[in-house]
Amino acid sequence: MNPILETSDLTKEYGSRRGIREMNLQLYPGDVYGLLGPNGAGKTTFLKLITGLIRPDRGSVALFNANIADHYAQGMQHVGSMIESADFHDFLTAWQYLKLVARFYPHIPDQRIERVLEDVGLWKVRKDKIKNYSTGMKQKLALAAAILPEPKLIILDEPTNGLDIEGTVMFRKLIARLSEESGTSFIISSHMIHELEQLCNRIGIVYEGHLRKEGYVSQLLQANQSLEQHYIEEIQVAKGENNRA
Ligand SMILES: Nc1ncnc2c1ncn2[C@@H]1O[C@H](COP(=O)(O)OP(=O)(O)OP(=O)(O)O)[C@@H](O)[C@H]1O
Repeated sequence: MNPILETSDLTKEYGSRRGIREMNLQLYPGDVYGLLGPNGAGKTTFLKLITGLIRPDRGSVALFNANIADHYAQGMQHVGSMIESADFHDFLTAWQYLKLVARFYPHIPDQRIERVLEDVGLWKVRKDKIKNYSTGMKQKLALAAAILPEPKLIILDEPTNGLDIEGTVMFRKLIARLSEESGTSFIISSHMIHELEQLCNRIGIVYEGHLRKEGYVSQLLQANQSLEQHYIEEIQVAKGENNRA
C-alpha cells in the first residue's frame, strides 16, 4: 500500500536552532495518527511543513504521491486542514463563510454546508456574525471548513483547544464517524492523550524536533501500559539523553 503522506528527512530550523530535524513519517489510507509532544516539541512546525504553509530547509513532503514542492495543488487537492487559530472575516455569518470556502471547490451543494454545520453543532447559530462567536465556536467553524470538501486526509492541530466538554465529545464522534464511514485519514496533534488513545490507531511522540517513537496504539496498550505511561517514559529517556550530552 502506498503512503498518502510521506516525509523524508524533513528539516526546518528557526534562527533559534529550534524546529524539527529529519522527520520521516508515513501515513497510510485509513490511519488516524496522533502526534504527541510537549510544548515547543515541533508538532505545529511539522504540520505547517506538510501543508506547505512554511518551506523546509531540507527534505521533502509527498501527499498522494505528489511532491508538494513541485505539485502543490495536486498534492493538496484531497487534504483539509486546521492549523493554529483560524482568521475569519468577522462580518460574515458561518453560513456565508462556508459558502465562500465552497467556491474554492468544483461542486459543493448547499446541502453539504447544512450537513457540516449540523455535524459541528453550529446549525442554530449559522446566521450569526462570526465576530460574536466564542473561541470554541470559531474552532468548530474551522473544523467545518476543513471537512467541507470531504477530503481524504484531514490535518488538525490541537483541534479541541477552546472546545467545551460537549464540543470535545462532538469532535471525537465526528472523527470516529468520518474514519469509519468514509475511511478518512487523519493526523492530529494534541496534548489530550486520552482523546488520542480513543481515536487513533497510531501515535508518534515528538521531542525537541525529533520523531522519537512511533507505534500502533493496540500494540502499545498490550504492554500493560497506558499511552500516558509510554509517553512519560519516552520523554524521561529523551531528557536523560540530553542531560548526558
Ligand atoms: N516562526 C518561528 N520563529 C522562531 N522559532 C519558532 C517559530 N515557530 C516556532 N518556533 C520554535 O520552534 C519550536 C517548535 O515550535 P512548534 O510551534 O512547532 O511546537 P509545538 O510542538 O507545536 O508546541 P505547542 O504544543 O506548544 O503548540 C519552539 O521552540 C518554538 O519556539
